[in-house]
Amino acid sequence: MTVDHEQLSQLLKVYFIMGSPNCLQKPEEVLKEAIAGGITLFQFREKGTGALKGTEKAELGKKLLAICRENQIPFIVNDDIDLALQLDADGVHIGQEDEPVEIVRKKIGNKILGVSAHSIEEAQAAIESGADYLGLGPIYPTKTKQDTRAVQGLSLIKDLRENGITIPFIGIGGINASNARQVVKAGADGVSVITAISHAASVSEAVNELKKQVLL
Ligand SMILES: Cc1ncc(COP(=O)(O)OP(=O)(O)O)c(N)n1
Ligand SMILES: Cc1nc(C(=O)O)sc1CCOP(=O)(O)O
Ligand SMILES: [Mg+2]
Repeated sequence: MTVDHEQLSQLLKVYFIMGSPNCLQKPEEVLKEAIAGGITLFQFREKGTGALKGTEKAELGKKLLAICRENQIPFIVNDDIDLALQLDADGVHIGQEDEPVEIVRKKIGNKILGVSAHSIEEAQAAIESGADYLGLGPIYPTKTKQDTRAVQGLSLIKDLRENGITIPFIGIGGINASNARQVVKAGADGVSVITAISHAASVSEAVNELKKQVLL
């Protein structure tokens, strides 16, 4: 899947990330409701306490991919490059502790490649090595991921734009409908969200509310 900056910027508006440990109901149902609410991109992140492994993980990925395909929502796999290739996903997301960006780029060809960055230096290195978009976080405190870097607030987002970085990027970590607008106003193309969507009483309404906030 080849996408230019403008298409990617649109795909990143409401980027839902989820795996079975994040769900209060069946992941397939959560994803369907999130799509009905208007998510623009989905990442399968099967990680954390109770996460599925091996064949069970691949089977769930296959089901979630099928739902995304039926609804024309691009499907990104977190960390697991082999699974992304096996499923023929639309892209992968990797962090600073995962495989090096150049190697992943060679493995996945022109699939979408997202890379986490926590400083201007990491952002520039990721771009030079072939990233299509960046994930910046944690913007706010989060309980979903234990091993995050320090909370960034909006400063990194502003710094990147002020330093001429034009690649699309999202903010991640503790983002919900009450703070999403300021993330986009600071310069992010969109927001990546786990809990504020997956734990919502109404998943589709939560997405809808986020979407209103990010479409300035
Ligand atoms: C869109 C997006 N941004 C950041 C991350 C975090 O990636 P990483 O730092 O590799 O941490 P894990 O998610 O692998 O625990 C992400 N997954 N997606
Ligand atoms: C997966 C992830 N990565 C982060 C980072 O800072 O890179 S924060 C995070 C968890 C985001 O979950 P929630 O929306 O529930 O706060
Ligand atoms: Mg990772």
